[in-house]
Amino acid sequence: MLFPIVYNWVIIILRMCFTMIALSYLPVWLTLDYLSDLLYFIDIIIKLHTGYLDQGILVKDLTLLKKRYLRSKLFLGDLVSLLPTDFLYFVFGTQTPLVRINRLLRVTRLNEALDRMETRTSYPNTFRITKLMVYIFVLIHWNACFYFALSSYIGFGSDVWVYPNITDPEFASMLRQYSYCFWFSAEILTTVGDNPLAVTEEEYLFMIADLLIAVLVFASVVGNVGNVITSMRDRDNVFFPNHELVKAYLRSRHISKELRQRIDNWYQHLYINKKIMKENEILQQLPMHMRTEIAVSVHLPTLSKVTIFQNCEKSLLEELVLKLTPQVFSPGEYVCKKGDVGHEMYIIKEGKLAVVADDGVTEFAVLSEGNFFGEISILNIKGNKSGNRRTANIRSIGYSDLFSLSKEDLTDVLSEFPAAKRHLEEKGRQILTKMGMLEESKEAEESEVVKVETKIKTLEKNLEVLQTKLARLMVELESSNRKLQARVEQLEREIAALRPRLMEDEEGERTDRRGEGVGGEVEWEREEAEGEEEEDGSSTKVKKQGQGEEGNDVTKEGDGESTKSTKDDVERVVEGDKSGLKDTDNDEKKKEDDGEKKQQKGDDRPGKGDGAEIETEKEEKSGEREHEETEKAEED
Ligand SMILES: Nc1ncnc2c1ncn2[C@@H]1O[C@@H]2COP(=O)(O)O[C@H]2[C@H]1O
Repeated sequence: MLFPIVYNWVIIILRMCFTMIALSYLPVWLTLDYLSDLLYFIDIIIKLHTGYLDQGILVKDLTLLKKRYLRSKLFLGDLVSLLPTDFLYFVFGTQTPLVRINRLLRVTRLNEALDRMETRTSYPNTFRITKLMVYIFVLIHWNACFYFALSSYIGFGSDVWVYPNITDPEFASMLRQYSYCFWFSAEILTTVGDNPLAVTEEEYLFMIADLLIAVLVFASVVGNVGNVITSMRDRDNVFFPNHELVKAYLRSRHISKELRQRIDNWYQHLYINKKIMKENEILQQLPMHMRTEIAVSVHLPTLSKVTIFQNCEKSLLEELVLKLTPQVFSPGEYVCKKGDVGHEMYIIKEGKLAVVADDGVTEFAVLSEGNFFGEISILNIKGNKSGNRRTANIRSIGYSDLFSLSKEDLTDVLSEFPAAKRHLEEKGRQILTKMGMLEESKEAEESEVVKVETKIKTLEKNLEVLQTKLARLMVELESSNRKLQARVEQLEREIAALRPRLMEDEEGERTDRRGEGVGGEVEWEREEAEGEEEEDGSSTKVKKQGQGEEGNDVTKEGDGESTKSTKDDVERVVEGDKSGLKDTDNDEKKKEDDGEKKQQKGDDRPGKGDGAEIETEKEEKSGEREHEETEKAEED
């Protein structure tokens, strides 16, 4: 397509301005015109039969191809550019090539053809420079044509600026006409030489326009040609993998032609279809919110087709899109092979992939846009016999655009999406069950282990609560111990103080009785003996009472002994909780343990029973204290 387009862009304007050239070579031009028209037509036929990629697969069905092409804007341009406007020659004459101006509309196809060539060539820089030179040539050529036309309009040789008089034999030849105009045009547009001075207004206008063009377009393009090439290469290197580098490497390593061809095709596919691989790297240069916004607008339509992410919150999807890495696979290429260690899962953006047997031909399933795969080996599904290994071969049928999501990123995301995790695991389990690769007993065993682990965790939590309560109780017990000891000591002192007074009273009574006679003496002696007995008894009684009181205290309020026993009890309670299995010989202990167990079972709040016991003790203690005070008051 290059030839007819360039031909029309160069020759139509030439024939329009250089009438002599147009008329002198009319048969040549007409032949070339219709040859170019034929090529235009052939191009339409070729375009009509050119397949296109639908989900990465080449569509070759003629009716589909026709439908697609005839409905496209491209067809409209192609059609208009091939309208038989030549019939207007009958109206205006063959010296008016302007009627063929519509042929210039094919320029879009020129760009496409040049892009294709650029991906094919081994010397892209040379190609780019040549392309630039061609553009510059066309620009100067058009300018030269306009200059000649303007000179003709003003009058050849009418001043120093216009083309000299063509009747002058020196400037009469067609070659001289064209080369002079081209030189003049190049001189102005490159601003290299001394620009010829304009004389008329039209000439000035022409010069101004040319200088503007030169300053704005040409001068900047030529001045920065190196930068343009470098930036083009830089851009491509950022957008696409560095093809030239890879090519040079493949050449130096003498890689097989077949493999090189595959790599070239893959690269061409990326380049032509603008499949940008390093999106994340490019977006890295933008602020986070913009990056997220762009990634969302580009990838969200794909993600929303994936069932597991359909009901997810937007914020989490936004997080996810930044973690996706685009990947492109060529027809027949394996995405993963059975037995490989899985490091990532894939989401299909476009294209079709097959789950194939080891022979690479037998297809078990076909996955398409919106499906995902590769999750089984990275999910740690319980009972999965293949562990972290791929369970199947996945082969790309046509070109496939995938998003890969690494194991780490997936784990991160799934920790936020329990529902999605369940869904993924469920799908994986179904596939594994179908393949007979799910060990159910192991799965059950593992779930049992999980249950026990959960129980242990709950017990540990309860134990922690109990320990805190115990610590609090111990503090309370110690303080009440101290108080009780002080109280017992006080009571002993009071009893010791009371004893001499009692003795004195008894002595007095005895003296009174002796004074009443012998019989009385005998009586007295008996009474004395009784008294002594009584005294002993009373002292014993006092002692017993003291002991009794002490005993009561011991039992009810608790001295050192009782504290010890209470401590022991509490310790036993905790001990029982801790081990939960220790046997107790003592019946009482058993009862206590039973009581405790009941409390633990009956009461959700651990340690509540202990608290209740202490509460009862406290109540008893206060009751005791009241009782003692009443007794003391009576004695006084
Ligand atoms: N029968 C199947 N149908 C659909 N997908 C499958 C089938 N068998 C395996 N896969 C997918 O292929 C993937 C291969 O790698 P994984 O084992 O990680 O995860 C696997 C599944 O996601």
